[in-house]
This record gives sequence, structure tokens and C-alpha cells, in this order.
Amino acid sequence: MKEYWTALASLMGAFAFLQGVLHAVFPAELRAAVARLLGRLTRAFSPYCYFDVTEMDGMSTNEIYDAVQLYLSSTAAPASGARLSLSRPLNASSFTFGLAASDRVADTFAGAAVTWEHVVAPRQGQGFSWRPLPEEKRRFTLRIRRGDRDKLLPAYLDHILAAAADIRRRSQDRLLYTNARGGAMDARGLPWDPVPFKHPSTFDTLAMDPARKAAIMADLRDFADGSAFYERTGRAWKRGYLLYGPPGTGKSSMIAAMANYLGYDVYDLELTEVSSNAELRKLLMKTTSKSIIVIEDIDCSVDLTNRAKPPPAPKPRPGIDGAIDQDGGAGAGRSITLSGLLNFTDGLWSCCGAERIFVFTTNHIEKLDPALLRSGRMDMHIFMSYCSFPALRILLKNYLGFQSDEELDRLGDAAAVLRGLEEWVDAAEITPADVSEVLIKNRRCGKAEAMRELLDVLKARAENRRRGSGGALTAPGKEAGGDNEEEEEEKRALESPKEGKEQAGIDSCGDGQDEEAEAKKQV
Ligand SMILES: Nc1ncnc2c1ncn2[C@@H]1O[C@H](COP(=O)(O)OP(=O)(O)OP(=O)(O)O)[C@@H](O)[C@H]1O
Ligand SMILES: [Mg+2]
Repeated sequence: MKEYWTALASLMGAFAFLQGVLHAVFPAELRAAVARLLGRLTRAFSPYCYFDVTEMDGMSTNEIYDAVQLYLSSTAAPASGARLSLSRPLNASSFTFGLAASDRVADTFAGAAVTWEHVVAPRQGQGFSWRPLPEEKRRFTLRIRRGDRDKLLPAYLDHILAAAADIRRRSQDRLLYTNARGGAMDARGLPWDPVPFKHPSTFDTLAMDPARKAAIMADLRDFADGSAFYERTGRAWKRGYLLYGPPGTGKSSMIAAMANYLGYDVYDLELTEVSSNAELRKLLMKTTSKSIIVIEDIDCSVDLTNRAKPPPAPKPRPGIDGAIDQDGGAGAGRSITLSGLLNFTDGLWSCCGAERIFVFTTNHIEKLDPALLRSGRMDMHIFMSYCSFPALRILLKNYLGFQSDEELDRLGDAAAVLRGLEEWVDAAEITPADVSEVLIKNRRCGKAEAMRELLDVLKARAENRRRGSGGALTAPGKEAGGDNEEEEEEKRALESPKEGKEQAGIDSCGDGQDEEAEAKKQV
């Protein structure tokens, strides 16, 4: 035993001596070159090949890194002894397991075994950057057998991206993104600030005519399931909706219902915070698939009435990548123009990514440039009208707790009140928001009493309207036309830019659109 220890000690001594000689004789650069050469030789004869997926791709976040992290946390089996980090992202409702530094997990795909390693190293010095970079450099290294390479790539990566998107949708609450003030970016190079999106509005709670609601839901479902159709017809997989109507008629509630129905995230684009068309493009490029991009009150956001003439250029300020925007020359590159916005929804740039819905809202459709309304641009025009009787029934159910239409129709004493509501609701021209307010205030007094209060409000409003327009006090429905022409004119402007189709409140724009709808039915 003693001889064994003596031999080991002299071996270690010899090794230390040799190392000292090597360090003294060979300079550091030479040693590094030898190490690199050895590494290359080892890799050349190794039966494996390696792929790095870094967290940052240049200055921006690498989407594949996030996808791999999510995918591995839920599907791959940790190797024995691997340490998993447990976290709950800010906006998620479930926990996520992540690989700790230098740990590995194994996975199989198409019968081939692969290994992922998570490598974390401190960042060597920030250098010059417009924004702070993460303190650590993180990457996943994928190891696969050389022979499996063609079989696995790129199918395995496609599989990971699809699986990650699916996990994200199922496990995470919806996100509502807003563009950061002045186009500032966060540490990961994203110009959008996310917050949890927990809007309770759904198509069940949305008060509008059931037939129109069903048509919108069918259109959305058609769109979400239309991957094959859009690919076959060579169309970009996107759809535009224009929601218009008076304030408080449910335009924002409709957007929330759409997001909840499809499980999409919402990007609420504040146009007044965007300084140029180029910045608008960059914002678009940083949105994800399966999302709704919303511009509320589009008529108020920027001057979009004249496509040819750009509005006066604001003072140049840093764009979202920090540089002063030089795109497009005077005016065109320095401020948002209508054509910039149209390119955003329609042009080549709108096709980066897929499965995206654009929603514009306005209270004054008549103020919009016809270029925004022309066929094919916004695929569907949806008029959000004053409360109709079918919509009112939905609000009664929502706020007073009627379980079904049958219960509402079996009211006994209050049946007359319901009939009264039906009689007066159109004449009152009341918004669903105002009906909701009355019902919220009176819901504790009991269903019948709350409905009676609502009926009083409807009658008072209808009579006020008639008095205001100088009309005689007649029963609703028998109202003589002509006296309140101004109001009628205003209503017509809101109701319909075109006659006919849009009277139904939904306008599937343009002939091409009809053909498309036809074609889609055949898919
Ligand atoms: N159609 C509707 N169905 C159900 N609730 C509605 C509807 N319209 C309005 N409300 C209620 O009124 C409130 C305001 O509605 P919402 O913000 O959706 O209106 P809006 O049309 O977007 O108004 P604005 O034009 O002022 O933005 C909502 O919180 C909702 O409770
Ligand atoms: Mg709104």
C-alpha cells in the first residue's frame, strides 16, 4: 500500500513538473491553439455532431432558445441526477421546469436519441450596446448522432417550435402587449411590454344579435383552421376586422372575446407612440403568430386621411433599435403615413409570421380614408350598434342571473315589463354599456324591479330623444320620420358606408372576398 502512495506522489510530481515546463516553454496563444486543434480532432472523429442554440441572436432574442426551454421543461426526461430549476413566469398560471446550468436531458424523435445540455457562462464585458444585455451567456447544445442528422433536422426543430407554441397557449394566460413608450426596448430586445390579459369578455357575454355573433365566430374559426386554404391559395394567413359604432357598444369587449375564443395574445398598438413607418414595421416583425394586433380609435391616432401627403414630421428621435430613423427620406420615414399603415397590414411585411388578425376600431367610420376601407383591406366591417332586444336579453341574463331564455320568458308578473323593454329599446338608442350600468346599479333589488328600472330609463331616453328632435310624443315604432333628420343622418353614417349588405351590420368586403368565402367553404 505504501509503495502505491509513493508511486502516485511521484507521478503527480512529474505531471506538475511537466506542466510547469509546458507553461514556461509554450506561450499562452500556442497552448490555446493546440487545445483548439485537439478539440477539432476529437470532434472530427466523434460519432456525434453538435448544434448550439444561443439565447441571444446578435442583439435580439432567439425565439428557438425560448421554444427549446419550454419544450424541454415539459416533454424531455431529465437524465438521472440532472437538476431542474423551478419557476413560474410572471404571466403564467402554471410552473415551468428548466434545466439548471450544465445539466443534460435526453429526448427521442423519430426513433433517434438526442441529448440537450444547458451551458451558462458569464458574459465577458458588455462592450458598447444601446441596451443592457443579460449578465450570462446561455445556450442549449444539441448532440445528435451523425447518421441521424438528415433524419432529424429540420423536422425535429419544427416539432419543437410547434410543441412549444402549443404548451404556451395551454399553460399560459393570454398576454396583452403594448408598445413601449417612445419605442424603448427591454433587455431582451423586445419593443412590446407584456401584461397578463385576463379580460372576462367572451362571445357568451357579448350582447349583440345572435345571428351576427354566430357569423363572426364562424369567420374566426374558419380563419384559425384555414392553414391549408391560405397555403393553397398563396394568400398571407391574416385577416382584418374593422369594428365601428358609437362609444360603449362593445368594440373593445369584442376584441377580448375574439382573443379568448381563439386563445390568441393581443398586441395593443398605440400609434401615437410610433415615430415612423420603419418603426411600425419593426414592431410588426416582433409580434408572434396567433395574435390579434389592435389599433383602437384609428381615426384619432394619427392623421391618416391623406395617403399621398405625409403629416408634418415630428422631431427625429431614436427608433426602436436606438438609431435615428433614416428610412424613406423627408416625411415618409420620419412619421407614420397612411401608406405606412397600409403596408403594415397589407404589404410584404405583414406576411412575416402567420396567423395574425388585425383589428381596427373607430367611432367615426366616415372619417376614415377610403383606402383603409376598400375591399380586401379590412376583410370584415362589423357595426357595433345600440342595444337591440336580442342583445338586451343577453345583458339581462348576464347581469340578473337568468339561466336560460326559457326562464326569461316565464316571468309571470314581470312578463309585461319584458314586453315593454322590447317595445322601447330601439327608440331609446341606448348602448349596451348604459344598459349594463342600470342593471349593475339595480341588480340587488331583484330581477323584476331591476327590469322595471331599466324600462323607466328606456322610456325617459326615448322621450328625451323625441323632445330634443321636436317630434310628437308617440309610441315607439310609430315614430314619424323627417323631424330628426340630423340624428338620422348621423345614425346612417355610423350604420353603413354602403347600403344593403351592411344594414345587417356585417360587411364581408368586396367581391374578391365573396369568392374567397366561397372557396373557403370548399376547403
Ligand atoms: N355589446 C356588449 N356586450 C356586453 N357588454 C358590453 C357591450 N358593449 C358594452 N358593454 C359593457 O360596457 C363597457 C364598455 O364597453 P367597451 O369598452 O367594449 O365599448 P367600446 O365600444 O369599446 O367603447 P369606446 O368606443 O368608448 O372604446 C364594457 O366593459 C362592457 O361591460
Ligand atoms: Mg373601446
